[in-house]
Amino acid sequence: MSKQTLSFQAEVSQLLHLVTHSLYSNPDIFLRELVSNASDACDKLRFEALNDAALFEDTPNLEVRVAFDKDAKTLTITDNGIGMSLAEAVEHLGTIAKSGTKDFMSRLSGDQKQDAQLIGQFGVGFYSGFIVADKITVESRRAGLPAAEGVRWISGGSGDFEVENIERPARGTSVILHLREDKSEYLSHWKLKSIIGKYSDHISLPILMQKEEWDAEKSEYVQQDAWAAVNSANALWARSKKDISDEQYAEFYKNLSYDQEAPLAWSHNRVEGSTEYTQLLYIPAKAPMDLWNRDHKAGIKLYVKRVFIMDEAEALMPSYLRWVKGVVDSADLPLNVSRELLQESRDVKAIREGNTRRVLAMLEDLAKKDAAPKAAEGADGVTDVVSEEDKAAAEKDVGKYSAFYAEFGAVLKEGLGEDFANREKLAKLLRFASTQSDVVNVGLADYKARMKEGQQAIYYITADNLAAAKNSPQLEVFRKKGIEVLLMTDRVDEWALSHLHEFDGTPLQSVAKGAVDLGELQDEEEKKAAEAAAETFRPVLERLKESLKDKAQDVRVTTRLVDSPACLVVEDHGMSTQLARLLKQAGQKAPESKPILEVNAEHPLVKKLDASAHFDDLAHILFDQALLAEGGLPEDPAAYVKRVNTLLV
Ligand SMILES: Nc1ncnc2c1ncn2[C@@H]1O[C@H](COP(=O)(O)OP(=O)(O)OP(=O)(O)O)[C@@H](O)[C@H]1O
Repeated sequence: MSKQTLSFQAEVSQLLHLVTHSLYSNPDIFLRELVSNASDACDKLRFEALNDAALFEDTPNLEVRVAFDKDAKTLTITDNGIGMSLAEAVEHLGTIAKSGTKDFMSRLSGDQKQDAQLIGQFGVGFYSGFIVADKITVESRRAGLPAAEGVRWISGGSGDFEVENIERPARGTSVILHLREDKSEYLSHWKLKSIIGKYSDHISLPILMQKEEWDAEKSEYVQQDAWAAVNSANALWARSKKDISDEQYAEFYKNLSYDQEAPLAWSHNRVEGSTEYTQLLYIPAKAPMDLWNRDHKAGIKLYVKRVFIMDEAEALMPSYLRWVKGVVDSADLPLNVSRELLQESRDVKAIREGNTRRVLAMLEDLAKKDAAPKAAEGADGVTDVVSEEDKAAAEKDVGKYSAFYAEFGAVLKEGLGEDFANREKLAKLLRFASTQSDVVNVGLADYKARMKEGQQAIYYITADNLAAAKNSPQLEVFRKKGIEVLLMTDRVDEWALSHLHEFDGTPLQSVAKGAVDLGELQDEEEKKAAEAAAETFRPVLERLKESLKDKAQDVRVTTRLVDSPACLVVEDHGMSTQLARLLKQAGQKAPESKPILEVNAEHPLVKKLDASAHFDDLAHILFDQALLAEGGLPEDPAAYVKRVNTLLV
């Protein structure tokens, strides 16, 4: 086919514009991206060759070569991997196939630092070459195609690119960067070698560069014909823990995740037993932007005996841990394992359980170290001597769990409904705000330890936000009696809690459901007074029920209120009004159930009811105000306003 000029997809042009306007504060990463693409291409070839060994042609040894030419000012990254056909070059280098690109673009704020981080997370991949090059030539031939079906792709990184067929005997791809004037620093063996050492050391293929030797006559280093590997070509996870530094672990994570921030924690283990595998799992510090996207892919790469099998192996991690990044290398799975097969394999099930256990153990450990350690003081007033090292080790992890929870807490809660076997462990990892803490740091165990004598339930309330939860009238009696109530403001809380009925033998009880029964916390006198009030109040209750029969399922006297005249509650197993509201907002059907109106017989407004000439108006106002107080809206706001105004004038 003769030469063709084609336009980039609009998103690519936009991305290129960002890249060339040097959003990257660290230009070196272009090499990491291109070497990683080269290595991916070799992995793909190895994978396809499992079914068709002929694809290896006569060069089964996969490798990446990095070469530079000082005179031509070019830097070339060559691999003998899968290569691209002309159509593939047009598609892969002219469009961005990844879903969510548009969404991603719309999130760029114009703030360089913030955008650089987002872009880093997204991964500009191939296009990062334009950070250092003003023109890129790609020459490639797909494995299995004849030499005459090679392709050359050329672009200056703006608007369009050219493609044509070329004769190319060698399988694989060469990416030739024509370096910008001010980027000639990359024409240096030492520089390139050090970047590869930093970012690409773990790549499991040899990355080769031409050797250099000192030429005394010319008094400069001269390139030799011989090539030598400049990386250790050793899969990091396959090395022994003691040979890997924290920096190397962190660097590997960045390669894996495109996250520029260091991970919060990691765990690296060789698991032996009936299923043998190596796991290297990372907990990121920041949630990815597509965490809530249902299609968010799992972050686990699967290898079988160091041969890359697949990205995003979702069968290896339950969905509520989809944000964990890492590598699993199995010794037992067949190399040609497919996604379908993965779902059914017993080994995979064992690996998934092992991964889950490991992640939960990491979280438990972080949770334990979250608060700053206090020096233990014995009964005799003697304080333990803590070594500086121990102190530093303990302090290193302070606050990490809170940081983790702020990012991933809500998604972790999905596990309550998803992972029955680990429900107890998950329950221990939950954190909430409470009437004693505005900060989300109260665990169920902390709560239990602080329970009042005679208290028989863990009390909680769900609301749209912290202010609404804190000011809810339902809390009044609990406040008065000094009973802590957990304040839950995540959208998933209501659903998650429906899967957790008790913690460590103590039931969880919503303060907005059912009648309050504080059990032993209420003294006999209070109970008697309440019963008496209910008795004398009965005729008024009947009138209220009649007035509100379209709105309330029942009207009853309550002891849960102190300062407010009324509140709404639902039956013990009913859906809370808050959840019903959320469902309606989301356009879903919520069961039409009427709430129960509870009134405070001690409140002046309620006392006034019986003798009032405006009984009916007051009844409706009581109901609507109770709805307002919990963040809802009266069904007919105009009627509410009119009623209030009638009373005001
Ligand atoms: N050296 C190469 N050999 C074969 N195909 C390549 C090579 N480099 C890039 N490609 C193709 O071009 C596509 C786009 O590459 P790019 O680096 O932009 O994104 P990616 O690798 O898919 O994603 P990311 O870099 O974010 O992982 C790749 O998916 C691959 O199909």
